[in-house]
Amino acid sequence: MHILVTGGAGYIGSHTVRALLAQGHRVLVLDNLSRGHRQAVPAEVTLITEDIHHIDTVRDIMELNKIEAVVHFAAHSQVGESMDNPTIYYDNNIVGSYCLLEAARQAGVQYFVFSSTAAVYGEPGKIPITEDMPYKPTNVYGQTKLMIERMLAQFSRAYGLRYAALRYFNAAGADHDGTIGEDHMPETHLIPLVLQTALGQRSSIKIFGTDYPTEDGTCIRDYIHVTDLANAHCRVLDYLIMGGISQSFNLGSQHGFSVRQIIDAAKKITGRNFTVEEAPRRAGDPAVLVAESQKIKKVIGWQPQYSDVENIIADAWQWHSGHPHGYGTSR
Ligand SMILES: NC(=O)c1ccc[n+]([C@@H]2O[C@H](COP(=O)([O-])OP(=O)(O)OC[C@H]3O[C@@H](n4cnc5c(N)ncnc54)[C@H](O)[C@@H]3O)[C@@H](O)[C@H]2O)c1
Ligand SMILES: O=c1ccn([C@@H]2O[C@H](COP(=O)(O)OP(=O)(O)O[C@H]3O[C@H](CO)[C@H](O)[C@H](O)[C@H]3O)[C@@H](O)[C@H]2O)c(=O)[nH]1
Repeated sequence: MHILVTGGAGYIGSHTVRALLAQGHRVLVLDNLSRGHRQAVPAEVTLITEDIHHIDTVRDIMELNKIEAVVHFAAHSQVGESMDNPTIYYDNNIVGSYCLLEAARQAGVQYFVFSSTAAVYGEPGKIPITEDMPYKPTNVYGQTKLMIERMLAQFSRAYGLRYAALRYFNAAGADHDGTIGEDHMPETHLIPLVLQTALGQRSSIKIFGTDYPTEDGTCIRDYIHVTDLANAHCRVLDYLIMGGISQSFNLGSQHGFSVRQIIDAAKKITGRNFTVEEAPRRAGDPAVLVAESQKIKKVIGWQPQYSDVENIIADAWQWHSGHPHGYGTSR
């Protein structure tokens, strides 16, 4: 298939581009490089430096390249930033996704896979989280992703678009070959921050909150290897092409790890000791987020293969220790 990957120069997008190529698809990346890296896109893939807001240009690109499916990663995705500056989230995520969908509609694209998030559930009433639980996002980022899921449902109903919205839990790790990985600026995610501390690039890692109602008092999350996420996109595309119905799926490992457990595992895998500080809670952090991922297993047959937490940290460590400055400063 001819597939357009928006945000393909970013963290999860660049891993998915590789997985799609390995499946034999023809892939085109569209990324404005606002937060991505040219070096993350394989040399054999054309990178179009363009913004998803430009409906006419994006439609022409889709038509010219006979695009049949869009895999849509392009977004802003920092919870804290979304609360401090909601306008850029409404614009980049909601308006941008609307423009992309409209371009896809005009170009007659049939299939659409969307990066949604566990943040659509907010503070869940029970664990593990199933797809039918209430949507109560507690931050602007989660609200924008929920709005896009609703837009997709309407485009599907009215225009026949076939879509899947994939609600990732905590994406982590890096390609096992060590050549691509996570490079966000600023970095806010726990595992890269812990590993940067192990590398001596940060003086300490702060634990945000030690008084949560969990066994060790720190937040519990469900970490999913980025390669498992990438493979899920390939499987979901196959499902849609085979006539699968449009719907949303959780993508998690179904196992929860506390912040302290992640730090301890990182010390073990890196063989390095580093300073850990206890700090106040970070606003808006739910105590526990763990996915129930049985739906995608039943419907599509996907289940994580690489998401053992030590394996995730080992692959991430290989990337961070081999690329202490990420992709460098150039975009
Ligand atoms: N990282 C996670 O743990 C996580 C969890 C849940 C959901 N997600 C979602 O997955 C997707 C990818 O996340 P990521 O961590 O790889 O993010 P990322 O920031 O590494 O990648 C996003 C890419 O989109 C590009 N982009 C942003 N706005 C654009 C625009 N208007 N036009 C064109 N390109 C644009 C950026 O340059 C970047 O390359 C996002 O939609 C995010 O919300 C991520
Ligand atoms: O320096 C840090 C950084 C994080 N944490 C803690 O580590 C856990 C994981 O935090 P991350 O920032 O790595 O991830 P989040 O769970 O906050 O966010 C993830 O899940 C969200 C859904 O809830 C969104 O999808 C978001 O994009 C995705 O990264 C949280 O309890 C956080 O408080 C620390 O203790 N110290």
